[in-house]
Amino acid sequence: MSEVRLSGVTAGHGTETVLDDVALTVHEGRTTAVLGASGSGKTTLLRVIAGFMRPWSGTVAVGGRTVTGPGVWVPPERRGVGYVRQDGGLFPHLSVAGNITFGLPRPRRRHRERVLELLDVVGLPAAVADRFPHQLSGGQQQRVALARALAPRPGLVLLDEPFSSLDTGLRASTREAIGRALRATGATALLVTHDQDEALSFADEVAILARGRFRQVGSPDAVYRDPVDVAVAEFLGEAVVLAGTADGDRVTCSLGVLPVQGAVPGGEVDVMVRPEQLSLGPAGSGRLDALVRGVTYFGHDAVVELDLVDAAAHTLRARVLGVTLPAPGDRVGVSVTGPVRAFARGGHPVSERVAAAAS
Ligand SMILES: Nc1ncnc2c1ncn2[C@@H]1O[C@H](COP(=O)(O)OP(=O)(O)OP(=O)(O)O)[C@@H](O)[C@H]1O
Repeated sequence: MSEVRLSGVTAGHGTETVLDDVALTVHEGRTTAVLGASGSGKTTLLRVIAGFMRPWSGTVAVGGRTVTGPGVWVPPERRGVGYVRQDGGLFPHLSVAGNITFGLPRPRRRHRERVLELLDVVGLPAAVADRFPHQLSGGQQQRVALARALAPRPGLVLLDEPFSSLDTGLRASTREAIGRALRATGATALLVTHDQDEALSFADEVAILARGRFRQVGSPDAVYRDPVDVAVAEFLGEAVVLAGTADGDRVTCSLGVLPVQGAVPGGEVDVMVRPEQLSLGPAGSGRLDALVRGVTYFGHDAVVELDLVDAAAHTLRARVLGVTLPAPGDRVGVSVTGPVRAFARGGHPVSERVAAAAS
């Protein structure tokens, strides 16, 4: 089980810089999800760690050993790193057993027990060992791809959007099976994805990659609840952003005077509220009233679009349980649960500005 540590990694293609002085540590046995938009450099990052690509500068250490650095280059096959590609990348002409043992030294390729053990780890029955990839579902293929990556007992597993080609149901079950398998083997894992739900639900830590840099690294809860700026907040999920004025530990915005998380100096701020922080009740029961513009139903929950009454043209989105829902045109009371987050207008979060000013 290997810690992976990147420092000062700059890499790109041609003249395009894709990773700009990047640092990241994934601790032994932990899982980090790198979340970034398409083209943000997620695959480039994995290729640098795996040794499929040389960075322009910086160091990569796996399990405390520098594998890329000034004057150091360890080839991919000697890094102890497993790689699961987006499409699984199984060899179509080999059976499942043949695929799983492909990367093992020749004498160990016949070890049926290891194949069965790995199939069990990834939650597949022994009966699939002699099937060919085309006889498996997409989710089963991804599990075999993970079994193949785990076969040489790597200390680190890199997963490049392994669930993106699967449909919703299969995606969730495959994600759970793969998460269980990784925990069972204790491997350190780095998953890249552009799917917020996947990153937040799968990993111990989430690292947000944008414009060549990690904008924030932290636990799923920390990055979702306490994003460093509005851009990160909006990237991680829906956010209602309102203009406001901060004073002490409160902000005043169209939702009224609200408690804010962190120390806040006076001044103009952007106030961020997650849609699930807004709850609805009968008119007059909440902080203020709103008219329902529309309802988008998702089964387990629903998004209700609201126009605030008596506030300068504000449309809000509330995420509420899908059990009893208002109808378009209804007048409802809106309440806000928990503290909101405030960011200096167009810049860093207000609490950081205070910390910087105090230091
Ligand atoms: N072999 C290559 N040659 C030239 N440019 C490349 C090459 N591979 C990637 N790029 C460019 O590098 C940038 C980062 O690509 P990368 O594949 O790392 O992003 P990504 O975040 O994995 O994207 P996606 O989510 O779409 O897979 C993109 O602008 C891409 O066009």
